[in-house]
Amino acid sequence: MSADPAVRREIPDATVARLPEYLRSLSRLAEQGVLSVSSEELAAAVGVRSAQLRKDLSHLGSYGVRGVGYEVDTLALEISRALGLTQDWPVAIVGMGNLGHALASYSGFVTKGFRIVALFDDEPGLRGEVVQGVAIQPFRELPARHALDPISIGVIATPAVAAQTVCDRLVEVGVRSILNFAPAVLSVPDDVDVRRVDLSTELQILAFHAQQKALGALEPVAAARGIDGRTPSEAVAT
Ligand SMILES: NC(=O)c1ccc[n+]([C@@H]2O[C@H](COP(=O)([O-])OP(=O)(O)OC[C@H]3O[C@@H](n4cnc5c(N)ncnc54)[C@H](O)[C@@H]3O)[C@@H](O)[C@H]2O)c1
Repeated sequence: MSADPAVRREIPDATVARLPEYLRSLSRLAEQGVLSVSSEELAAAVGVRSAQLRKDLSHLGSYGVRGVGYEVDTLALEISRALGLTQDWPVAIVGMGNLGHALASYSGFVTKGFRIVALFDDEPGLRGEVVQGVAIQPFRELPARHALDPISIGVIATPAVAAQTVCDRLVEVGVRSILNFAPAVLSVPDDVDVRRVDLSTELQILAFHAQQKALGALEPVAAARGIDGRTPSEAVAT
């Protein structure tokens, strides 16, 4: 059931998006001392169908053992390898305002293989401030900082107006993966990956589902109303 880490695999984006969920559940099981897990149990923990889970894991070359399921540690390692988490990813954050500070202060990234190595902000008042052991530098220091310890992932947490310029500078020095929090659509060369995080979009999607649920709850009443808009009991009462 083991996968060759050296093989470059074509994994569908939807599967890649579910792999961190599988990994999170496997880490929880490992913490509880669980050694093996069936596809049904793991699927239930993540909230997907077991057929979906088996199909996702088959993309990693991981098929489990009939009657035993998957070894928790082995599967966690395979997923970590597929996601590139068995290597260290140096991260730089540009824009050390409210969001930048919150991201830089979060210690959980390190355990997942993301090491924050550089913090940049052009505000003179922030220069030299140390967050989790890393000093904030002016953004013009990027090329020198990158030459010293190459940055793999650039996180943009500046206002939208500055985002494209910041992105261009990151790309110029050779950063090929960008996580953009600014509400701006960035244009990048084909070999650069940009992921945009937008809490407003997520909230809007939640609002849509909440509204759908509320409308669904009203439907039986609406359906029971006649063309005069009254329910049968209201009609009888008059
Ligand atoms: N994606 C989300 O869900 C989400 C949530 C909150 C905020 N945001 C966005 O994240 C960004 C930051 O939000 P915030 O509340 O931390 O803002 P903020 O104003 O507190 O911080 C922005 C920081 O960027 C710095 N900055 C501006 N231009 C710069 C440049 N060219 N180079 C280096 N540093 C520069 C500023 O000095 C400031 O410290 C905004 O674009 C905001 O809209 C996104």
